[in-house]
Amino acid sequence: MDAHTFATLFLGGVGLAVVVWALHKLGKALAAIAETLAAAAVVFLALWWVVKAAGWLVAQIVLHPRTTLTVLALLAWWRWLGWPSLALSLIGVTALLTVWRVLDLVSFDQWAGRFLRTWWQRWAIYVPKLPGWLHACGLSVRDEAIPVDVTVTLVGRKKIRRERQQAGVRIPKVKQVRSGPSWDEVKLELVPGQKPEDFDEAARALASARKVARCQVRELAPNVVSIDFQRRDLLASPIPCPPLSELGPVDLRHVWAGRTEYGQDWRVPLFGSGSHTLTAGASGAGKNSVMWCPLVSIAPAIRSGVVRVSGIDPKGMELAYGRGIFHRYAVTSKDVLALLDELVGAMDARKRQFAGRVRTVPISRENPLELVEFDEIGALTRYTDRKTREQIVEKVALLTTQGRALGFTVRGYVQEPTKETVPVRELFPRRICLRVTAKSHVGMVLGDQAYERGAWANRIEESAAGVGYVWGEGLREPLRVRAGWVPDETVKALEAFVTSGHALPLPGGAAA
Ligand SMILES: Nc1ncnc2c1ncn2[C@@H]1O[C@H](COP(=O)(O)OP(=O)(O)OP(=O)(O)O)[C@@H](O)[C@H]1O
Repeated sequence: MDAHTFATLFLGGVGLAVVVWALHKLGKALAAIAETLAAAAVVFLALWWVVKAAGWLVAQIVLHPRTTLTVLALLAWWRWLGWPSLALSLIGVTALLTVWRVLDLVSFDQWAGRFLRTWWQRWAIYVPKLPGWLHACGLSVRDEAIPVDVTVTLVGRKKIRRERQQAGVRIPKVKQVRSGPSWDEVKLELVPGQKPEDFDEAARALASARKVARCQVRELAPNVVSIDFQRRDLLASPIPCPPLSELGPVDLRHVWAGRTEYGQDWRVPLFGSGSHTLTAGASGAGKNSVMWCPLVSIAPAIRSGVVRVSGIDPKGMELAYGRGIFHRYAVTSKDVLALLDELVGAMDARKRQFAGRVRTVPISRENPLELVEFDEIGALTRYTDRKTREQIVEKVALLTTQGRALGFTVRGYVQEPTKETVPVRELFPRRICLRVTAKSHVGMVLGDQAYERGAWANRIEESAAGVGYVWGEGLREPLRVRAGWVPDETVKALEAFVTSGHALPLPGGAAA
């Protein structure tokens, strides 16, 4: 090896050593940087998760304070005091609540039961399941982003390819759940693109999804609805009419007529605003209990002469059973016409007496409330000769349009609520729809949209006589009610009571 070759090799070796050393140093520096970055990333990620978890916890505490704080308290108890004491305490509380429930269901439900039920229904049913039901019932809003490619092949056949991209689905949020003894109320916030009417239309499907007989939708705000599910039917058994001996003072504007589906008293006005009432229901639907029950409730006022009842009974059977209760009574169309003529004459006389002196006639023994109970009104307004029919319709129209302030009230009952049967239908401001045979009858009685809003009167079972719906006159949603059941003996007792002779002193609220 000559000197030149040696020098080249030597310099090459030194250069290589320098490169290797430099690379080694660079590698070490890069490894140190990567290590620092990785450590920083881990710390940052951990911090991020901690902040996120803390944020979630704060949000839960703010949104669901009771549930979150209870769970946290239970976890803390478990952690600091151990699980045996926690388990024993829980068993003790459960036993106490059970005893309380058995001893006094009403106070238990008022102070504890409804909160526990609301909590359970919310977390076990509505929060996990309602979004799925809403979606299945078409109550979600999709961001449709499904492009369709159409290619024509050589043989002329179209090939359609759909590429399903992330189609976003927005579902209304559960804002609040309230659980009463028979109904659950679930408040929802609508998503843009929805309207409360969409929920009305889906009410039946939602009832099926929740496996309940009834579901009703109430509009609380333009973008908030309450979907109410009926868990228990409080009207499943007959509601007894209170015995005559237990009747209190009579208020003719709020007369007890039965119960509502919320377990409250159902009261109807027999005098004043909204007193003219038309009740529709198929044969056996319970129209007679709608008639008899308020009469039982105002028995003291009938007996003292503050209320005078006139009975129109084309069948000659139902009202005849309590004939003594009625001051006037008619069966044939001729007698009916005479009865109505007399009433219109009395109304005109009262008008002359009070015109310009008062706006509403004060009800008293001298000027009693004239209450007309018109059974099977269709029998006389449709199935008689034209002349008599027109005269009857005219008299009823006079009484319903002018009678309110003068103390004349008409209550009509009909099986078939068509316009031909009851030409004066619109003159009755208050309508009650008992079981009817066709869905279309519901709208005819209660008005458009009544069925969609939950008045499913065509689906009332035959066994539920006296059950029906009322709507309008201060009611935002159709209300299901059951008239108090008046057995034959009570009708006879009422007759004996009002015809017993001596007039009672005027009850406190009788005179309006
Ligand atoms: N409020 C009620 N609670 C429980 N059962 C009732 C009630 N009302 C009526 N019923 C039962 O339903 C039966 C039929 O009732 P009701 O005679 O009042 O029917 P309706 O509608 O007047 O029929 P129709 O038009 O044929 O006279 C009654 O004999 C009674 O057994």
